[in-house]
Amino acid sequence: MDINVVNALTYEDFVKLFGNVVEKCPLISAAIWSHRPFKDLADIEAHITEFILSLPDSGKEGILRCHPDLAGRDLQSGTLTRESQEEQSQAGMTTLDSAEVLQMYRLNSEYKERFGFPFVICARLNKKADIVGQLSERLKNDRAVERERAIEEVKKICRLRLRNIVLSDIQTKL
Ligand SMILES: NC(=O)NC1=NC(=O)NC1=O
Repeated sequence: MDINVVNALTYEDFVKLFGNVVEKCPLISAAIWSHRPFKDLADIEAHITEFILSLPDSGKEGILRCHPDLAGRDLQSGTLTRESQEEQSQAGMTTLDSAEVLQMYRLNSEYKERFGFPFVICARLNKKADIVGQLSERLKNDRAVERERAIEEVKKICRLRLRNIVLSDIQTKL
C-alpha cells in the first residue's frame, strides 16, 4: 500500500483500516493518526509501539486483557475477531482434541490466576507445541518480567497484522 494513500485517509478510514492491529484496541490507531504523515509502515509501527510503551503498567495490562484466550471460549463460540480467528487456526488451535483443549484451559486459567491478565503469544509465529511450552515456561516468570514479555508478543502480532493489511491491499490491486 502506498504510504501516501495511508496519509491521505480520513481519521475514520484510518481507524477502520488499522483499528484492530492491536486486538480490540482501536484507540491506539486513533491516537497515532495525528502523527501523520508517516514515512512508511515501519513508522506507523514505531508510533504504535511508542504509544504502548508510554502506558503505565495498568494500561499495558489493559491491552493484554483485550486478547482472547488461545483455544478459549471465544474460539469455541465463534466470537473471535477475523484476525484472531485466522491466527488461532493457523497455530492449530482449531484442531485440538478434547484433552488438548482442557490442557490449554487449565494452563490459561493458572496463568490468569497468577498474573491477572491472559497469556498472549504471537500465534502466527508458533505451533501448538511451542504455545503449550511457552505457556508452561512463562508461568515461572515474575509479574513485571511477564508483562513486558507479553507486550513484546502484542508488538509481534501488531507487526504481522499491519503487514497483512498492506499485502492484502496490494493483492486487491494486482
Ligand atoms: N491470547 C493470545 O495470544 N491470543 C492471540 N494471539 C494471536 O496471535 N492471536 C490471538 O488471538
